[in-house]
Amino acid sequence: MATSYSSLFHSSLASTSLTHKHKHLHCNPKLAFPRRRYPAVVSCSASSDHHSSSSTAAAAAAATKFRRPSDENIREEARRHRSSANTTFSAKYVPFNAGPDSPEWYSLDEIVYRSRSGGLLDVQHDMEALKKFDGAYWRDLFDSRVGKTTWPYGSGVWSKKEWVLPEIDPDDIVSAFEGNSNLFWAERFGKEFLGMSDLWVKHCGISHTGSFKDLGMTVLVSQVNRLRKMKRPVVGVGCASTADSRGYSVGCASTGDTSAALSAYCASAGIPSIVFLPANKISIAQLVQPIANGAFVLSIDTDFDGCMKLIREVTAELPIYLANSLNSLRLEGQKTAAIEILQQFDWEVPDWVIVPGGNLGNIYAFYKGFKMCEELGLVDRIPRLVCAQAANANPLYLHYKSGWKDFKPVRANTTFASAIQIGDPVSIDRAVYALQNSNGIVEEATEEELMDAMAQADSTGMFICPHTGVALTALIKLRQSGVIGPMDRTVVVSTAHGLKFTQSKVDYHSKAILDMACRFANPPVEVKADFGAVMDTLKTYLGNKSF
Ligand SMILES: Cc1ncc(COP(=O)(O)O)c(C=O)c1O
Ligand SMILES: N[C@@H](CCOP(=O)(O)O)C(=O)O
Repeated sequence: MATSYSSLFHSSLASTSLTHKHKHLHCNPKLAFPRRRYPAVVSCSASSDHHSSSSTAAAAAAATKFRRPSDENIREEARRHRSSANTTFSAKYVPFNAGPDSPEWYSLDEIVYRSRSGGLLDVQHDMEALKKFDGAYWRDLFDSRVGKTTWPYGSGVWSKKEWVLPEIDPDDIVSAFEGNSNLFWAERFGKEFLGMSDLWVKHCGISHTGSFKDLGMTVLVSQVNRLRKMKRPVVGVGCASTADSRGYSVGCASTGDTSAALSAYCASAGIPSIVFLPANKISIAQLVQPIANGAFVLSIDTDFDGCMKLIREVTAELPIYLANSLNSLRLEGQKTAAIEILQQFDWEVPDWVIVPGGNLGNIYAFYKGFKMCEELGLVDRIPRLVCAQAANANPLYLHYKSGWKDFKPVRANTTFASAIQIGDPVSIDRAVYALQNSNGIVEEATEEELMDAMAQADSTGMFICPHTGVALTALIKLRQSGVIGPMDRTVVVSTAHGLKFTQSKVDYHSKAILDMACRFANPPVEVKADFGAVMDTLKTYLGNKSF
């Protein structure tokens, strides 16, 4: 189960003081830059762009080598190349799923997490402005930015800046060049366990803080950085207090990954962060991340849903900016993982994308990323989405099985997939929308199923987290029932790095889990430091093995 850190760590946690000391611009893009050529913002994307006038290959090579003066950093270089074309596009908050006639909207520079009716918000882009450029233009633009260090496009998120936060000044962006995560061809796993040849794992967890949360957090913390520079006071929904812009911090409730990302990005920008963690319900690796990054860490004797309730109450009273995915800014970054998948397939659309779900922001983020690509002509359809939940924390699954009748939160039980131990997901409406509009499916995984799937995947060269085990279980079930075919191109989204969850692997491989057969356990063999003993052991092993 999720590591009980009380014995290992809680004593030091207790004894140590962890207190760390709209406008919407519309301009004619033809005036800004000619069609089919990169806009000025793009000209920052590749060093060769700056030197296209070089007449010889040698000059071009030299120019590439010295693309900026030695006393200039990449931010300054970006500033030198910047133009007003940055403001061609715009975005605003609108009530989630509001019709086109809804008059309610907010500037992204306002601090607002909920609509007037108390519903969720969404970031709505000026699609008409984006549509002035065709799909081929956007595909080429995004492709041109991959693998560069040009600020801020070296990031997989900010390489899609026009679709994310179009109006933010690159100077305000806080980025670890996140995204561009590898899409792993799961050749052996697909072939041996599922008879599939086109199975892929999108490793969003191979990232700065080890989870997909980095994709959203770079956007949220960048916007906070901008607001602080603008000296915008934080006035939360229902918040009585205002504060000097320099005086507020950013906070979240977390099952361990949001807190890690928040604290890292805040630390990088020098912004104070506060994290509410459910005591003894996250892994040690996750716990130590915000501690190391200097966040103010509250270990609270409740579960994630309890922490979420508390942070919502607290952010309504204190000048603390809410960093959970209730804040729709986060999803703008997370949606770029969907765009990346299409990009990695050369803009061919996979048949299925399977995403583990907890607070349920990410499944909507994927939907939104795919949908924008369809609407803007980069692709002609979207994949079918599957949301996978742990059976011990399965409110969405129950809702789906009831035919989307009344949604009822559940009390989430302990699960090895501790980051999705959530019973009352804030983004339930977003998830239902995403699934209904993508011909989607919800599946669940028991503890034994998810741990076996994780062990099987690891045995084929991956090192995944239990949440990815949940997603793989959904795939196994849908293959077995024939819903997913052997030739279907399928992407399983891996949401966190396996190294954050080593205790669950240790428990599994030492067969130390009550009522679990641990069928794929591979425990180490203890051998005396003696040549004969080692030889005997190896001969037995080699004799039993069919390679
Ligand atoms: C590792 C991991 N996987 C999956 C999820 C689920 O994402 P979401 O809450 O957006 O559904 C989370 C967080 O909730 C997570 O930390
Ligand atoms: N798994 C999450 C839970 C909170 O989700 P969020 O996307 O709403 O921040 C975590 O790591 O905390």
